[in-house]
Amino acid sequence: MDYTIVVIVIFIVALVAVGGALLVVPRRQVGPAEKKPEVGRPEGSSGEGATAVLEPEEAEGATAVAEPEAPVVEPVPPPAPPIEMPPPSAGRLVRLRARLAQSQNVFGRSLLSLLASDRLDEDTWEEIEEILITADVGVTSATQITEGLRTRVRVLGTRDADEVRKLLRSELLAHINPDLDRSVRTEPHGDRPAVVMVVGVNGVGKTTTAGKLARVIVGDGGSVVLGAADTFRAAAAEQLQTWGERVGASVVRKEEGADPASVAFDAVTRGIEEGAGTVIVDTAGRLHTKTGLMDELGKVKRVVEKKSQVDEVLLVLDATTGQNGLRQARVFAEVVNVTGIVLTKMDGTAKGGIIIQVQRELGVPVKLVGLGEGPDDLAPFDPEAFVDAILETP
Ligand SMILES: Nc1nc2c(ncn2[C@@H]2O[C@H](COP(=O)(O)OP(=O)(O)OP(=O)(O)O)[C@@H](O)[C@H]2O)c(=O)[nH]1
Repeated sequence: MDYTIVVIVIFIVALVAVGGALLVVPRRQVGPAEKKPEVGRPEGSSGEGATAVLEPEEAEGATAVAEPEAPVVEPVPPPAPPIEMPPPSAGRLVRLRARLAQSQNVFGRSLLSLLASDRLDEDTWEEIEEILITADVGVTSATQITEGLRTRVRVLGTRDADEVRKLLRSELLAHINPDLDRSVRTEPHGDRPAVVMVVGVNGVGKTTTAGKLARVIVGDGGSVVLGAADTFRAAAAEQLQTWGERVGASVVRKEEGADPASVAFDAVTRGIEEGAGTVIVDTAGRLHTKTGLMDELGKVKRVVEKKSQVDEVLLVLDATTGQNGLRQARVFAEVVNVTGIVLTKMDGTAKGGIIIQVQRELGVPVKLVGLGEGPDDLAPFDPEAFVDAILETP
């Protein structure tokens, strides 16, 4: 009897054990497979699509419970573009002389051919004056140059082509004034960088000039930080960033509409931290009101001066805009102490005489000229090379 009870108990226990095992094993196999699709699901995939794609994996997952998860592959950032080493600034105008001669030569040639004419009568002198005015020399300077030539031709008593060329050369040169200090002050003061503010109306080539100037300085062995204080147009900061990256210069920028003065301040701070020699600050040049412009540029200057000193305020002018450009230049000169002028797009106009007029009107030297859209088409202005290009015989 006892023996029978023991056998029955053993049988029941065995039955329960076999049944339990059959129920538990399939459940364990499903567990990890349920989790796996979660890891592998591509972000943003729709629920339906994901299920359809991942179903076969689920089945696979069920048999490969112990398989290690695939390692997460970090995206490899694209390699940084190589840093360029621009050519030094010395002799750039000579290198770009052909371009200058091409755009300005018409003006020089017309003057030379008139001066070589058989009869130098009143009409011829008037024509000479007209040509000078058309080349944007300005009425006062045009009259003075004509009178100067007239007197010297009379005194000399000859009109040999070479002599006449020399006379014209010295007359033009005297009006461009080769003795003006045209150096751009970019040397640091101890541990403080030099600060160059670039001002001017939008579209004249201001941002391009800031970028090209950074290349000039780097090409001459210096180091630069660029401040994108033209926060009015987001593309200007983008543009400056590209210029900076090409020569390995840091670019300080903020969101569109940010306070330009705070960008300038941060740029100078960065310049000090990095031990940079020069900080170039590109500013916005909206001319809606003179007071607005004065407030904005004045504030940028004041804020910069908390950290360092402003060494240059370069006014950028588009040489092709003639009298209109000159009017804008006067407004800038009234609101900020301009220390130098950059004439851009000299490759696109025969009116190179603007150099004489703008210097005369503003009493500030032209320090740099833009002669093309290429990155190294900005040159220190050299009066002699300029006049020689005008008078070059093709
Ligand atoms: N041909 C020629 N084009 C130039 C020269 N300098 C600048 N440019 C072009 O002029 C255009 C305007 O230049 P930007 O530098 O964007 O002008 P900006 O004054 O900064 O204008 P904002 O960024 O709107 O303030 C660009 O297409 C430049 O490539 C130059 O010396 N010659």
